[in-house]
Amino acid sequence: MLSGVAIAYGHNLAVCDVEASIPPGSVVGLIGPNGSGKSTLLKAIAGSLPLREGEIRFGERPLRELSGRVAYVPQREEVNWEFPVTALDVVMMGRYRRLGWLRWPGRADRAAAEAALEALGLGGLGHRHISQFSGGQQQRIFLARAMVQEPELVLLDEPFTGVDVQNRAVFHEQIRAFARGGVTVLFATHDLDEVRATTTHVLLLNRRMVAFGPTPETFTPQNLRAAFGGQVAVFEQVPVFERLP
Ligand SMILES: Nc1ncnc2c1ncn2[C@@H]1O[C@H](COP(=O)(O)OP(=O)(O)OP(=O)(O)O)[C@@H](O)[C@H]1O
Repeated sequence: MLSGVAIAYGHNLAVCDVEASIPPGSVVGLIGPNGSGKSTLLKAIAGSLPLREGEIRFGERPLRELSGRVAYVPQREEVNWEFPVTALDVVMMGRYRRLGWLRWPGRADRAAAEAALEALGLGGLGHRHISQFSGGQQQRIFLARAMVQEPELVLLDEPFTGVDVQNRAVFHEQIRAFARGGVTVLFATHDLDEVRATTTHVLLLNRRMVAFGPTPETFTPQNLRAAFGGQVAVFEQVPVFERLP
């Protein structure tokens, strides 16, 4: 799926040598230190950054043929929460992407958006402005946007950051639901416990790909050390972030 992928900002190569064949329905944890290129790789897969080298395919199809079916949930900091839209408006954006911007969504689309909010515990709150929700609820609104897009591929950039136990459970359940439905999920995270609990595969990154493969074989102390250098300590096979300066 990802072959020889490299991505640059101007002359600065941010990510290179990414080679990963990701089976449909996998849940892939994207792991690496700050600035290792996780967000950059997700944005390139989402189609918002060009590749410097390589190719991304989804099965037999080039990724561009899939564009309406790739759902992307950005990092919280990348969203302007003061933008004048309601929760329902945000969720409907997923529907526009699915339909293509030139088709006006109908009653069924609105019902799907309301159902997604309801399923994530936000039923009846669609009319509220997005700034009126807590951080965890805002994350759920974006998850609802991804759901209504009926995606084949879901990209989540640090979905668990600053999210409480209840919201985490909602995300876990939805990630599992995507995977059960054959939808592939990639998420960037700093939380190694989440990786152990949630993923089928891991992709370790430190500007170049360090390793990719099924979690049991690949989420190893050796690979974590290779990705994080001195920032991760491994105690009795359990990796722990140290965040050394
Ligand atoms: N818009 C941009 N223009 C130029 N360089 C950028 C841009 N965005 C990111 N970079 C650089 O690309 C590299 C990878 O950044 P990226 O945000 O992808 O890392 P990350 O692994 O997601 O980091 P974090 O864990 O801190 O979110 C960094 O060196 C960063 O400074």
